Amino acid sequence: MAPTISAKSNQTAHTPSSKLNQTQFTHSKTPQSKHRLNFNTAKPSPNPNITAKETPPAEHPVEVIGRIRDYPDRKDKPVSALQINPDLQSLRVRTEIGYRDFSLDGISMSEEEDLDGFYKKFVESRINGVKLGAKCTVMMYGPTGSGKSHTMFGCAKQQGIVYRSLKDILGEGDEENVGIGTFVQVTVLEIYNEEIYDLLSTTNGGGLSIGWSKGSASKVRLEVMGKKAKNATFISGTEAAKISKEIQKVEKRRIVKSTLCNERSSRSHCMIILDVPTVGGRLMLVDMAGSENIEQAGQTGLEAKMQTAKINQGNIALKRVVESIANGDSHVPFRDSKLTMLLQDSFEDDKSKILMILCASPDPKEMHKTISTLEYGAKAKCIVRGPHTPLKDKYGTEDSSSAVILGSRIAAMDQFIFKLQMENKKREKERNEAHKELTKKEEEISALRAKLALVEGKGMETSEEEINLKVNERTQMLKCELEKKIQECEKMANEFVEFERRKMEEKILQQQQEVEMLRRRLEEIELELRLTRERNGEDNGSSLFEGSSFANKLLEVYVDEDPGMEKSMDLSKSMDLDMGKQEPFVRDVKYLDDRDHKIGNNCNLALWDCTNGNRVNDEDCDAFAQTFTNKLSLSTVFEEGEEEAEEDKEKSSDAEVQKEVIEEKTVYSNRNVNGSSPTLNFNSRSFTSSPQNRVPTPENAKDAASSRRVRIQNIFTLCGNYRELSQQHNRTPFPAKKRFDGFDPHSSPVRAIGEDSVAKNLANVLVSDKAENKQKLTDPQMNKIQVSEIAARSKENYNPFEESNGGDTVEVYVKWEVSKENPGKFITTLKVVKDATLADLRKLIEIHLGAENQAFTFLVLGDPTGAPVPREKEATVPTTKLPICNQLGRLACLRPVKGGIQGPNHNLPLSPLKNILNAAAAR
Ligand SMILES: Nc1ncnc2c1ncn2[C@@H]1O[C@H](COP(=O)(O)OP(=O)(O)OP(=O)(O)O)[C@@H](O)[C@H]1O
Repeated sequence: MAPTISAKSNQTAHTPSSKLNQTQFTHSKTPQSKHRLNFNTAKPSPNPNITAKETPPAEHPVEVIGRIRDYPDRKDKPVSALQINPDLQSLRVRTEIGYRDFSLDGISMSEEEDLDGFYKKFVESRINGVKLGAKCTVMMYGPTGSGKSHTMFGCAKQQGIVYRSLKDILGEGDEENVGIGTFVQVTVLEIYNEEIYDLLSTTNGGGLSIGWSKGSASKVRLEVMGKKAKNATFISGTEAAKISKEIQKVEKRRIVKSTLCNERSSRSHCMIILDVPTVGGRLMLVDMAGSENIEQAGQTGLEAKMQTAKINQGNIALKRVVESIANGDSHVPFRDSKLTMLLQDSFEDDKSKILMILCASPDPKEMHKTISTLEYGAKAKCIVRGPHTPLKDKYGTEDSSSAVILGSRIAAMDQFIFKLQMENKKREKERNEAHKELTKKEEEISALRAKLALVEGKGMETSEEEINLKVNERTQMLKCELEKKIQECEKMANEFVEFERRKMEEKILQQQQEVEMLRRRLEEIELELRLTRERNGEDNGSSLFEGSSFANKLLEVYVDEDPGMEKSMDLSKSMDLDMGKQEPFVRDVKYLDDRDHKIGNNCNLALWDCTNGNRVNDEDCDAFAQTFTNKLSLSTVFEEGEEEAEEDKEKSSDAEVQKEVIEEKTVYSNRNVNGSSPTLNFNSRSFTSSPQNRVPTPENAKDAASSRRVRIQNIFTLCGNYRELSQQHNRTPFPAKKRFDGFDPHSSPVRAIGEDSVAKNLANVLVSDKAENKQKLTDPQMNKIQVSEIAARSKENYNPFEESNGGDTVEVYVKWEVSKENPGKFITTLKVVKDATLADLRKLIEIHLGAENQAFTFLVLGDPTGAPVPREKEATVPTTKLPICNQLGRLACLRPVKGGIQGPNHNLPLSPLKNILNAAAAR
């Protein structure tokens, strides 16, 4: 429905030209006014209840407000040509020829009223209507530089209508004042050169580039579909600040250009469409380009003039629309421009109000533009909406316009709902995508964690495997090395054992040879004795050994001795006796053993094979006896009765001799022991060393037998000692070895006198010889000792007792101190001059110790404390200070120094008395 103009005199703007037609005011001002007059004719109301008098007055859809700008920056402000009348609704424009009043809906002087006051006074009520669903169009009209953009957008100090409206609709921005449920959609369009551009669109697709615009980018051009721009972008929201910020951005995108009238003249129309879909309200804010003509704008050139012409096309079209509506034309040229096309609803919609703000300058120089603007506004103000305007809402009548409005509202609501649904779907989709993404990330994290755990597990396993592998390798290597060393040790042990075995075998062989040699020698001696005896007769004992050098020597040894006196002889000397005369007599020497029997004169004897140590049975013995009927076979049979020896210590020395002395026995060719055999019977005790007892007689048979036995015992002792000394470390099956395991003066004091003296003498000689070979003594004292010792040894049948008693030398028995670990091993027997000191004796002992080189100290055993002799005092202590041992000898008891060869665990001596070698007994 086309709006109509209500011809009301009081609403007519008093323009200078209007004065002339004042009388015709109630009539049409335009040629087409007659038609509109019909509009003002009252129509019969469809509602019979409504009379003509009750017909509502015509409504002015366009409200015109004058805004007169200020020039605050100017120092010499021009005298204003404008004056507000006292009614505050008419403005008088003074000229040189008179004045002209223009009646408006309101006038605001910028000098007196700032933007805030202006907004609250003329705009705020309209905005409140929009919040309730009204439609309002606020358009700025006026020449360039008159303050249109300033009023619409404001400045740095003050906000314009756009931003204040947003605040009023949506709230101030704080949560309490945010419009509850208020939701706006904002579209910003620019109409330039009769083209519509979407200032909110940031895409370049489909847009045209305005190359000459300052800082402008390509903009999206829109087509008009109906009364709206097609596919226009809009921003929506509930926060005024955000939307205002976006609008500020696009505001700068407007095309501006400097003109004579304005340094930053807007060359386009800007239209901000703010919809409130929830209530169907709409606010259209239109900042129009300057309405000046081309000449006034100072544009030169065809292009500039064409541009200015096109800019004005919108203004001109809008002016025509207003005039057409005001004139009541049947055709309103809305489609003459894009601007009027978009503003068509604002004029045609009954619910739409138009607030036209006429911006003007008070400068008299701008007077003609000001008057032109006021005339334009006066015409717009004359537009009235006739009584035919649908009043359905007011009167409940059906009207197509109301249906259209409702339809548009429903469409808007549907669009809004659809938009909400789309946004909801979009957010739902985003939420689902976010959820999927979250799930995916969680799965990735789980996979990564599992992978990490697996890697860690593998790492641990790998490390354990590596460790086990290394341990195994190391173990194998150590095992190989150990096996290698074991093999080497076994090889060395085998070699050592083999070497020792060979050495032992050699020694055994040597020993056997020596034993055999001795046996042969003894057999020769016995044979010689027997032959001599047979040759010289039984009654001449002195001539018994004549013809035999060995026998003679024996006689020399034992002659002039008391019966029972044991003698020793140098084995080396005895070995030298008749060695060249020896001849084999008995190849296989049988040893008799009475181990199976107690010692006795009539004990049964057993034969032992010396080659293998096995006992020969009785038959073999008989055979042996038969084979060697007339031959003598000697055997030394030993038996240690230690328990008996302990008991015998309390008995006489003779009884001890019976218990411990080496038993010599004769072997008869047969088992007849009654003396009828022609063979020598040692058990007959008929052999004596005494000349008077040499011939066994019944009277002295006992003494002679004893003496004889002792002599033979000494002979065997010589042999045994020699054998023992030569086989000291050899294993032998002979029981005799056991008898001479070391020197033990405590075990047999009596026998030790004879045995030990010989053995020591022999050992002394051997050791001294050995020492002589090892080291030549240069010390005079040592030479003296050596000379005396050698001289003593040079004597045949050396008798240490005689030497000790009457010679210049002293025989010293050297032994280790008795302790728990050390039984008191005998070392040697040395002979030194009587004036020799312990220092001299030490040198001999150290030479004797040889490789052992065991450090020692002398013990003065006579001292109850058994204190050792300090080393530095040894040179002052004579050897004669040593305790007497074995009647005439001296005992040198040595205490090993700790850590020596006697062992680190060497303890103190048990008792000084235990270290005295037969001292008490000898004394
Ligand atoms: N009321 C006012 N008070 C102070 N300064 C103002 C006022 N109105 C306008 N101005 C200033 O005048 C200059 C021109 O104003 P503005 O750009 O708003 O004019 P316009 O009508 O929009 O011009 P155009 O049509 O060329 O865009 C601006 O610098 C603006 O700040």
